[in-house]
Amino acid sequence: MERLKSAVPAELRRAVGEGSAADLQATTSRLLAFFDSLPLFHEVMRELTDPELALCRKDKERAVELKGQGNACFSRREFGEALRFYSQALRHVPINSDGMDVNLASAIYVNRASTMHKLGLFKESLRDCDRAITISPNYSKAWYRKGMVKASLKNYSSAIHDLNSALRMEVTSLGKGNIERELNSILQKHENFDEVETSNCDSKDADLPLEGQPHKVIIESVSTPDKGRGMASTDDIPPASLIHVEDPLAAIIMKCFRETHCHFCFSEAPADVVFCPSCTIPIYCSKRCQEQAVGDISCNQDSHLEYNDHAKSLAKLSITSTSCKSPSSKLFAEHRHECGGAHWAAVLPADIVLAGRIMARDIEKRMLSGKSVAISGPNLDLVHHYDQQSPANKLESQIYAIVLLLCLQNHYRSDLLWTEDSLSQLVLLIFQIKINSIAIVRMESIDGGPELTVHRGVSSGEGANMCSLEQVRVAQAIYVSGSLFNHSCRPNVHAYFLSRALIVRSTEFIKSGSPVEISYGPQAGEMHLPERQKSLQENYYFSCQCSSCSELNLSDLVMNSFCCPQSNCLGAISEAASYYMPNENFVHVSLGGSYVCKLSLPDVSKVGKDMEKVARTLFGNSGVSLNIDPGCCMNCRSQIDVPSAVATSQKEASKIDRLKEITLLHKALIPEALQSLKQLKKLRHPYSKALAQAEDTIAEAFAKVGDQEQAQKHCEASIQILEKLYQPKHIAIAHELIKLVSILLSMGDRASAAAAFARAEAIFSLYYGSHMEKILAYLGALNRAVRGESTGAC
Ligand SMILES: C[S@@+](CC[C@H](N)C(=O)[O-])C[C@H]1O[C@@H](n2cnc3c(N)ncnc32)[C@H](O)[C@@H]1O
Repeated sequence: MERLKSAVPAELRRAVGEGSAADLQATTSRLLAFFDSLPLFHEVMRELTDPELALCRKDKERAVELKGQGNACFSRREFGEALRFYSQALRHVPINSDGMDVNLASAIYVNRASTMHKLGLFKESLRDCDRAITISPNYSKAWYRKGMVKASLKNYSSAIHDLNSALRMEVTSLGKGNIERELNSILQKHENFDEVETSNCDSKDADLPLEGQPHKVIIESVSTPDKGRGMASTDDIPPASLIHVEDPLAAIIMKCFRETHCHFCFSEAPADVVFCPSCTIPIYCSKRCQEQAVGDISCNQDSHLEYNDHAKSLAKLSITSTSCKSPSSKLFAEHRHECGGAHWAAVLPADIVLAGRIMARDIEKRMLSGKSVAISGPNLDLVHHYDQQSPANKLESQIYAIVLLLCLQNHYRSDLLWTEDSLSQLVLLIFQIKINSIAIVRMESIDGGPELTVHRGVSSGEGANMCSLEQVRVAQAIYVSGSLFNHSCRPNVHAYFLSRALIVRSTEFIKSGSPVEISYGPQAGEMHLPERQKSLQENYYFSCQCSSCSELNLSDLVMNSFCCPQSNCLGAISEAASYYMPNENFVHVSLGGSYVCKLSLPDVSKVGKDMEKVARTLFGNSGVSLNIDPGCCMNCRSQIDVPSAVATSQKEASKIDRLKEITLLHKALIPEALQSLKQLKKLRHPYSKALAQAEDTIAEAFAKVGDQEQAQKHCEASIQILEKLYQPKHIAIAHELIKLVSILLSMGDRASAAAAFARAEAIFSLYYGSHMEKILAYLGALNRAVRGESTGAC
């Protein structure tokens, strides 16, 4: 794409960069005419759409080679490697009407099933046996392996049934002899042991109902004075109420998770991952996800038009090809138009492919309804902020729109007409996606903490990891109604995801008629005001008008601040921001000389007890005007040397950060880090984020080296600071409490662990309601551990 960008002449580049949304039709037409005359452009399009050049085609020879490598690893008992090779073989094996390939596919499934059997992955192994049987119902080895896995699960009667099926289908006498021997041994075990029922191993492939739909509509779209449209409550909403559930219009996996997560439901891929039947790119966790993403595969197998066949006249942008590649089912399969030969979808950026999915959905809807009018692009009526984009962004998006439109034409060979307006609509769609798409996140353990802690039990000498979770952005999606939620840095609802569905739940009481606002990322207590404003401006092109950015927020004053050198003074000292109060009602804030915003004063009686003390130092003393510069105490006006305080605090914090990589061998680093913490406490305000992070890092290091008492002390110190920066029931505090639970469990202090767990659980249930254990899968095991029950293998 860089090659295309640099080929655009300066004058055209300027016209595109300086043009507004109203000029789009003119600038995209000029760009299109220029590319039509550019051989490089035709070369790029051919690379993206010519099946002969596609890197993602199925390849039987490669599948056979990978199967051979898998077999070699299996015979050397390198089962992990064998599993990897068999999966790669399945990725490349073509599944079509050629009987050989069907046999090859089922043989690889059985080999992978045997490998997973060896690795103790019984459910996964059974699923692969079933897949082999679906393809080749009379495949003796598949029935044999299924029976053997069931025997390992002590489900003997079912194992006997499967082995008898294998025996009937086996044609060689050697094979028959083998099966008979196993059958006899299982018959004996069946007589001597109790039967264990095998649970439904295909549950991954079964329907997952979404429970807890909201009973009645309690929010509506309204017009707001300063944020455009937004959502507001139509009724009083109690805390933890489910207020919105929505499936995406389109969704796409982030590139870095393509190999580890299902491309349809975005959950972590199991060992028995399945692949797209037509290309080698996507992976799916189950047949069900595969079928929903790819649809009826028979329509993917057709050959594609040569790029030259319909690229003759780009400037006209209309095609009159004879055969229309119409979708076969009413259900839109979002990957179907992307595979079967060309590899453009694997190469273009995720948000451009997402735009392609939305366009394809619209095209297929029109095809199914038999309309043969010009495609105008889906009118999503979402904000796009095109005019605020940089010239480079405008040019890039116009080039991508042209490329994407031609890739879609290449697939559909539709006799529907495209007009020039389609292109400008597509450019706007690309920016609507940038502003309105929501990142689908998953909570993932970064250290295997929960299992480690639970299974290690109370042995403190050994050391244990704290349960640390992080939010991972696995996919990007467009939700049509979800796009109407505005942002607040102190949101009153929480958005999360079950599979692909967006769920929104209230986290506090919301009075009828109040705005209902989610967080787009930056939150008060986590980032201070200028950072939040910068992030929202850069990513969403707006200056935040939420209540936390319109009113002086106490956590903003203290989170990055230094402490007053006078003992007993709780006044904060800002590093860079100046606060200027011209009258009693407003504070103006500037940062490094540039103006940030005007804030109203908070209601001091409504802030937390500790924060109230800080607030009183600022607003409680009558006659004190709040004209404060960096380095000056907001209470008593004592001064500090800011550059030296910043340098020292950074130096000490980086010494503490070294503990993040700590192992038992580096135990000696801890005393030095404690010295640094001491220094940091002399410099930083007691409620600063830097101190909370330092305490947390030290707690984690103590937990790792097995000193759980010290770990507990520092973890509690970190929580105490966070409780001042966030609201007391903020989810960040629940995550910290879970770390504390794991430390207390390692110390064998189940009573305190249970108390901390109950506090965390109360917060999590506010955020996730009945979905809590589904989202935070480890909570169940941790709960059993604090109650002293056996955790069992999950
Ligand atoms: C996902 S849309 C939300 C719906 C949008 N207000 C509309 O009218 O369609 C995001 C856009 O809404 C506006 N917006 C959302 N939250 C805002 C806030 N806190 N302050 C100012 N504008 C906001 C901005 O224009 C932002 O780019």
